Amino acid sequence: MDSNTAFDSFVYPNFSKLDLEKFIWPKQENHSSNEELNEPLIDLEGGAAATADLVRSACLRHGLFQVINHGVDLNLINSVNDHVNFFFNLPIDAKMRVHRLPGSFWGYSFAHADRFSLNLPWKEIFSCIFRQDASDSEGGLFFESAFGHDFHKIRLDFEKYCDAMKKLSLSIMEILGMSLGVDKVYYKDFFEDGSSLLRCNFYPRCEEAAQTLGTGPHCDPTALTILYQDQVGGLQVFVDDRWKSVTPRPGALVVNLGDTFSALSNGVYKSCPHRAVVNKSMERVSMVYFLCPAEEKVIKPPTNLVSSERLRQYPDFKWLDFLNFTQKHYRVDVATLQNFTKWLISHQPT
Ligand SMILES: C=C1C[C@]23C[C@H]1CC[C@H]2[C@]1(C)CCC[C@@](C)(C(=O)O)[C@H]1[C@@H]3C(=O)O
Ligand SMILES: O=C(O)CCC(=O)C(=O)O
Ligand SMILES: [Fe+2]
Repeated sequence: MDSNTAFDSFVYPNFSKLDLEKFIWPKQENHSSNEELNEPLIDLEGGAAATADLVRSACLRHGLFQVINHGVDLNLINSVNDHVNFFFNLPIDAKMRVHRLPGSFWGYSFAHADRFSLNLPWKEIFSCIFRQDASDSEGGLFFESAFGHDFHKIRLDFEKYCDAMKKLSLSIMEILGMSLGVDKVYYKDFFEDGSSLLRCNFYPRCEEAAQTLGTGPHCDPTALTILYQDQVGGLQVFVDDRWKSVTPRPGALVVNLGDTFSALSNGVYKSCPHRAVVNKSMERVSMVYFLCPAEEKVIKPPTNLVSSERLRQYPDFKWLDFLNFTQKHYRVDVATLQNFTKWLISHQPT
């Protein structure tokens, strides 16, 4: 990768020419996939039975669908998107004031350079966690340092956005329950006391877009993801042995299942394998809401999804243990849950 051209719009502080090699990923097939995923666009006001059928077929195939009439105020989405653009366009030293500290889920980081050494993702990240038990001072200080005197209004918008996402994810949990023939409130109740993580990604344009990735291939370890993407496009799903693009649709939100929900369905539903490619001429923003269980919740499927024909696919585990695995022992990829299962079994007391 030629640093002069690749980095004309994106300069990481203290990155040497050698470091740039780390952005080159192993040769990826079909970076600029022109094949569309053709996932369902589900009208959430369209009636329970039709909605559940569409959700079921998408989740059996690849675990991703888009929703419209989702109840999240489009003005709120646009305001949060404006705040996110404002933040990413600040000078690097201003962003570094809220640099994410090791072990924390709050803050700004670029390329995960502090966590990974190889195959760095071509992105900047702004993470804000809104746990049920979040200490107010942590969030307040964070937003004050990031946004200065306007932080109250901005923080309020972020909180409203997360509340709206939580509400939407719980109603999707009802649909998922119905679609699996489980009691309508089973999963909704399970996640009522859950925690949430909001992560905003900024993908600068890249001269060498075909050699790098914005986000590498992975399944989200979390349960349910609701992603807002701007109109640039870049999200892709691996299905039928190839990468297919998720076309941005104005006003729609992208929903995908993660490993934790797949485990809760006893593997009936797919955790969605996806990645994000970057663009030679345009920068891109995505805002990603991850729904997670409460830390101590035990992940196990309801009894009616287990039978002699379909034995348990994964052992019981706690969300906190899975989360720690992804932060301390394993870089999230498409096989995180399988490798966590092996790790869990090998670390069980005999
Ligand atoms: C539990 C988590 C690990 C990641 C942050 C949360 C939710 C999703 C994960 C992640 C975003 C999936 C893509 C790869 C990753 C490394 C990233 O690009 O940030 C993942 C997060 C992480 O390990 O920090
Ligand atoms: O930005 C995107 O489209 C995908 C991001 C993603 O997959 C993630 O943050 O987990
Ligand atoms: Fe993801």
